[in-house]
Parts: sequence; structure tokens; C-alpha cells
Amino acid sequence: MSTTEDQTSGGAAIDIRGLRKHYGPVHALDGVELQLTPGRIVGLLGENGCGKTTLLKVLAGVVSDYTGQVRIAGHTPGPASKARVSFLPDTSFLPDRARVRDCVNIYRDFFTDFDAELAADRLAHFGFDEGLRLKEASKGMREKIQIALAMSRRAAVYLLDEPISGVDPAAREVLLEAIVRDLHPEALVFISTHLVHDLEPVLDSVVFMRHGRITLSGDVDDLRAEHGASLDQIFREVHR
Ligand SMILES: Nc1ncnc2c1ncn2[C@@H]1O[C@H](COP(=O)(O)OP(=O)(O)OP(=O)(O)O)[C@@H](O)[C@H]1O
Repeated sequence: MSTTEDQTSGGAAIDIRGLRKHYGPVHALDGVELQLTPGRIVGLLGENGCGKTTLLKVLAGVVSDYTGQVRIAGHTPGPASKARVSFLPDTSFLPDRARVRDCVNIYRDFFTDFDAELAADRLAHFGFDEGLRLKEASKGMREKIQIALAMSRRAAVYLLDEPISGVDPAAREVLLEAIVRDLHPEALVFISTHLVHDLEPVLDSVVFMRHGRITLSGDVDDLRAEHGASLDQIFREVHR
């Protein structure tokens, strides 16, 4: 690792300049500019197909055929950043046959920053038996298991793609509480969601996207004060 690689971009946990990514004729990301500082919980909001998942995949190092400059946790996305970035994709990635305890072992084997004790604690808190097989779990239960695992890495940045979409409204609050519990004060959490209303209480900042571009970003309290409205209302206003 070079010294340059190890430096953060002027203190930003995420620093993106002129990011473009297309799938054939579709411009999924069309000139994204974004700087996010550590120690924040940031919501990524936008309508279907605006590029949220593509943006998170670029940051996670899963999609690499993009143009522009991207830095995350002091690195360009790749093996070094992956060791410091916990990515929770919007699809299930753990094997169906695995039991909860196998999933803990998979994470322990893959990630040196994984805290197995914390994961066991979180899974027990959600009421999971470690012998439960994933194929016997509902969509919402799998989401909870995956969140417990992803948030039990001692990462610098957490990228969560629609983490609570399959969970019933009553359980969302508990899950959100689990996401923010025991977070390192310098950690950045970047969460994509349609559920603005549910996430609003835990967000420090917000990033709105449309057609592959950032349309608005800022501190939630500042935006609410400036617009005299909730995030949900501001989102509708900006994207009218
Ligand atoms: N693998 C792919 N091949 C072709 N087009 C793709 C692919 N992945 C995404 N796209 C297109 O890129 C655009 C952005 O998609 P993306 O999944 O990033 O949006 P999103 O904001 O996450 O949407 P949603 O909220 O529905 O999950 C869309 O037009 C989508 O159809």
C-alpha cells in the first residue's frame, strides 16, 4: 500500500468526482460529484432506476468499468478498500443451505475486521437460533441476519442497499436501532432507501439522486429548517 493510497481525500470518507457509468445506451451514473465526511449516517434517496445501486456497487468495488475519480476510506475501490468497507447488497448473497452459525463463520473467514461476538449478540437480540437454516427464514428474517453480520464488521464505511425494504413497519425501528447501535463515532453509514419516512429519524445527512446525478445533498436539520418541511416533502418538491 503506498502512502498516497493510505491518505483520505482531504478528510472525506467518500470522494467522488465526475463519475460516469453506462450500461450500453443507459447512463446509470451521469457525472456524480459527492463528498461525505466520516461519522455520519447518510441516506441515499431517489426513484427507481436513478442509479443508487450502481453508485453503491462502484463504491463497493463490485462495478469497476466506470470513468471519473472515486475514493473510499482512503483508497480507490479495490481489495484495499474492501477490507475497510462493509457492503450489504440488495440481494441475498449467503447460501440457502447455510445455518446462521455457518454465516457467522463465513464472515469470520472473509473479513479480518469481523467481530463474531458482536454478531452473536446481535443475532440473539433479534431472536435467531444459530441452528436456523437460511432457506427456512423469511425475506425479512434474512435481511435481519445480513444486517447483523454486515454491521458486525469494524469497518470505516458501511454501504447498505435498501436494508429494511422486506421488513414489516413495526420491526423497522428495531432494525434501524441495531444498525446505529455500537457504531464507531468515525464510521460513515451510507444507506439507499425508498423508505424516507422510516429512515428520517436516524439520518444526519441526505443525498437525493435523479437520472444518474445528485440533485441535492446536505445536513438533514439544515434542509428541514431551510425548506420548513420534512425530508419526504423536500424530496417531492425537488423531484416534482
Ligand atoms: N446490469 C445491468 N444491465 C443493464 N442495465 C442496468 C444494469 N443495472 C442497472 N441498469 C440500469 O441502470 C439504471 C440504474 O439502475 P440502478 O439499479 O442503479 O437504479 P436504482 O436507483 O438502484 O433503482 P431501484 O430503486 O429500482 O433499485 C437503470 O436504468 C437500470 O435499468
